[in-house]
Amino acid sequence: MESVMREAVEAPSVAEVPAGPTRVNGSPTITLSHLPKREPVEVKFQDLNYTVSLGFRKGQKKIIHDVNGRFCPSQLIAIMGPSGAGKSTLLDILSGYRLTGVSGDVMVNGRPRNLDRFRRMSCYIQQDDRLHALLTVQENMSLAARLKLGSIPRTEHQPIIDEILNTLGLKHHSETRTGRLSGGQKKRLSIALELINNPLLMFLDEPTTGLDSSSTSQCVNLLKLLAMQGRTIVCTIHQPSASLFDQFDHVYVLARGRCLYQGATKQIVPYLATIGVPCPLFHNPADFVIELACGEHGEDKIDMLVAGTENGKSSRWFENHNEVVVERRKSEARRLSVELLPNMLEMAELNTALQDVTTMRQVGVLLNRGYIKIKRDQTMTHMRLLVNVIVGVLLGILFWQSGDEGSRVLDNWNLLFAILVHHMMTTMMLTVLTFPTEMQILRKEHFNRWYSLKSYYMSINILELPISVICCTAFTIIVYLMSAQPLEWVRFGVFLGISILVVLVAQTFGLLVGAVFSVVNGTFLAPTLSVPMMMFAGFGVSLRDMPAYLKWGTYVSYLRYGLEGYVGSIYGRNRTTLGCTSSMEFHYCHYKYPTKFLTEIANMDGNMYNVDLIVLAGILVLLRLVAYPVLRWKLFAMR
Ligand SMILES: Nc1ncnc2c1ncn2[C@@H]1O[C@H](COP(=O)(O)OP(=O)(O)OP(=O)(O)O)[C@@H](O)[C@H]1O
Repeated sequence: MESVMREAVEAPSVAEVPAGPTRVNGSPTITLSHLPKREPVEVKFQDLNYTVSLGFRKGQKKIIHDVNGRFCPSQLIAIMGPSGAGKSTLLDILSGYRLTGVSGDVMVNGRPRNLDRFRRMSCYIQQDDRLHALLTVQENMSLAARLKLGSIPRTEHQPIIDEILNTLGLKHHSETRTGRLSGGQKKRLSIALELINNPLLMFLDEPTTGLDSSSTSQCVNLLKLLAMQGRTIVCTIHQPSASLFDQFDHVYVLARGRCLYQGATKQIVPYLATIGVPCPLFHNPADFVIELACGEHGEDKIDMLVAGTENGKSSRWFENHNEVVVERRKSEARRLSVELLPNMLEMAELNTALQDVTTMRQVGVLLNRGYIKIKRDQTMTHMRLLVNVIVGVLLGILFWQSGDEGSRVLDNWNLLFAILVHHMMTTMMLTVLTFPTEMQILRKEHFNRWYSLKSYYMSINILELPISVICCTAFTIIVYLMSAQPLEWVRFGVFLGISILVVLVAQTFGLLVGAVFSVVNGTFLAPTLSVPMMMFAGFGVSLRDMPAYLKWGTYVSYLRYGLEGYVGSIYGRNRTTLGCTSSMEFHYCHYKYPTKFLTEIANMDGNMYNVDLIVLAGILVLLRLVAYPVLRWKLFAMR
């Protein structure tokens, strides 16, 4: 193992990697020879602070306290510390994911970090695997390649994908759906997806959490291999075993937002001895340093360690040998990258776009991906269609032939409201429940520059349309025919148009709620906010009887326009007298004249449906325009 590790330390950089196979700790791997060659990156940070606001008049809390550090290329770096020490926060700050409340300097290859350029050369893999469960590994990879490898023809993507999948041991699972992969395989797929555009710098938040010891060691071996190829790999890790700890080149130990140690893994034991807290014989140094960081050996020890490493400023415990090797690799890589390809850092400066492909291509790929998902999605597609058909049939049976019956006008009025509520609730709730999950994936992919928000937003707007229209049309045809509404194309067209617009407005409303709130809050808020909308629709309390000070509500509620449009399409357009066949012989059939119903019950003008269509379309456009900045704000608010 020693010899393998030495090989690892002296492995060639990204620019030098030969195309032949390499072995790391016995696991057969191949180098990622197809990937573009890039210059290694060193990250240095000075006096880094992070403060959060605890809320109105509750003051602030400092989480990261003036820490310093340096992460060199070709190294696998572990950020360690007890729970709550600030590991994930530090990773968020260094990766550029967290910006608000941060002060201090982050330098990249000796220059102040330019966030856009930095994002072009790095990636951040968060703890939870945010993957598209319905796509296979191969589909995930090829769609990611189409988004990320703008300069490489599509025909050349497969060798790159194969190479990465082979390296990560996922080739045999390429046809498996991501949702069915094991935890370790999902983690490796997350890494594989980001490797497609060969990031120079990889940040991983707890890549081994939830994995068994064998998967953990596979995962760390893989990261080691990627580091050997010249990348800078920084990951947080809880409490590694002694053998796993040895795999890391460099360790950064945090306790309560301060640095207790930073330097070579092998130097931690001598360091602890120098400070006066020697690691007991046969004790795992990783365990011991965590015990110290937790304060188990006394609070004073934490201060001693922070002072010993000058809160991360001291580079005394860096491995000199490593630095020589790294420097040699860096200069060699620089020389090769200038010869073979334009220097990636210079390219990053020239290229101002964050994404690698054009907006149109991004939209195309996202539509392709969305189409596959829609085809396979049991809830969003199959169940939705089924629910529409079943509810349509149920309502049809319940309100059988009520549409052309003068004695059942009030029943039909109830039916129109029931249809409206059905359209609103099914689409809105589905979006409220599913969009927060989608939002997690969006956040990851958008941060890692797969596509712009504009492309994403355009694609979801297009994708949602056919399925909404199909479900809505199926439902409308069933209910319309079973309840015997007037068989006139214009009336049916208006009825369907109103239904589709209500569905799309409700879906956009759900999108807004789903983007801003969690599933729990959204599930509570969306129906609760819909109640006033229903109140103001003019059902139950007629528009005429609405108090003057609440009249405004009737103009805001999209359901009012929906209901008015329905009533207009069914009873407006000078509809002739309705039949009263089922009323008993001597009963007076009051509402056989549609105008009576329009004036007495609905209090609506039966010829307003054109205005209703226009207003609903206007509300839809307005909400869609509002949803984009809201989504954008939400995407950046966390940072
Ligand atoms: N917005 C916030 N408001 C208040 N405290 C916060 C906020 N964000 C983070 N913290 C606190 O900052 C500290 C560091 O959190 P962080 O998630 O970075 O810890 P960690 O070392 O990654 O822990 P773990 O290993 O358990 O994931 C914690 O005590 C956490 O409660």
